[in-house]
Amino acid sequence: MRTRTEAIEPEADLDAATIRLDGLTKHYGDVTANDDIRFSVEPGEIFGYLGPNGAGKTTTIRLLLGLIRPTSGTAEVLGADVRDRRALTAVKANVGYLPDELGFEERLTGRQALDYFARMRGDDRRDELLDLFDPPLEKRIETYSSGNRRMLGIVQAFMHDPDLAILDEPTAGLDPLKQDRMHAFLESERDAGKTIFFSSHVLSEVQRVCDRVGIIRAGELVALEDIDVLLEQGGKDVRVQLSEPIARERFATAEMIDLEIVDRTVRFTYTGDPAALLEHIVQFDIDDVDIGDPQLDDIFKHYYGDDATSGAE
Ligand SMILES: Nc1ncnc2c1ncn2[C@@H]1O[C@H](COP(=O)(O)OP(=O)(O)OP(=O)(O)O)[C@@H](O)[C@H]1O
Repeated sequence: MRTRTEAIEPEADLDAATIRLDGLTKHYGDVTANDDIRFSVEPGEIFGYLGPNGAGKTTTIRLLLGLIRPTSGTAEVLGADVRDRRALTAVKANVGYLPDELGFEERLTGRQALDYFARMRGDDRRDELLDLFDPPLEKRIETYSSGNRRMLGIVQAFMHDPDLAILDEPTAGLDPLKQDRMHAFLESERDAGKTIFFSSHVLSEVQRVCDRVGIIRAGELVALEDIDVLLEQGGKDVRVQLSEPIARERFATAEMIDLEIVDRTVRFTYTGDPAALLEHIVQFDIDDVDIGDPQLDDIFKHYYGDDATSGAE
């Protein structure tokens, strides 16, 4: 059911960001859940919003959907100011939303719930989605497992074929096969020109599917980068196998982080000039060298320090 959306699109600025956060701030009493957050999500990208539990991800998403009001600052979604209820309601016909807690009417069957959403927004892609994600449609939602709830939520979020999907921890509760299926689905949506904003505390999925990532900690945006750049800035993971054991003082340089020496094996993250690293290494009697990209969770630790464990799954 695209009629309402089509009525809006001619007025939309095609160059505009799909989502723009402009000093978005939300206080809950003494807690600053979102603190002056600013960034944009561009059309046709998968943007990962990453942070450990309680960092403020759900708060941002609820602000974007107009479910709560900002304390100060604002955001735009598909050109509508989130403080403008009428404008936001109009564009939401073209937004898919997967909440962290799915507020389905528990006594309905899955099919009845989808019928309800179909009457409001359309369901052109229902069958295609049910081939990928297959909750037991004839059962009451109150009997669903968390994975089945999430699958019903995914079908609901995408079946009206929105241009923008805002997803709160979309793979939580899904088994590994369905998680892979969801990642592939998100990539195919992006390739078809759709925009995806999703929150996660699972680093590996953000690394796998996102084009850009925003990292939030205690309500503040602490990083905003292309995934590739973030991985590059994280230095290189280096493992050197020496022909005999070596003293740490002889091998270490200032550019080596988290240096570990176990017997003849030396491991570290290298943040300096690669030529200098090679020059340094060849001074020693080497059996093997392995230089690779760091994992996002190592980079994440740089932002979170000891808190990283709560987000590093
Ligand atoms: N309605 C509320 N009233 C009071 N405090 C709240 C409320 N909602 C969230 N908070 C607080 O705001 C902070 C951010 O919470 P939020 O749910 O946005 O984090 P999150 O990153 O989504 O975490 P999770 O991954 O656990 O869902 C937390 O300290 C939380 O306790």
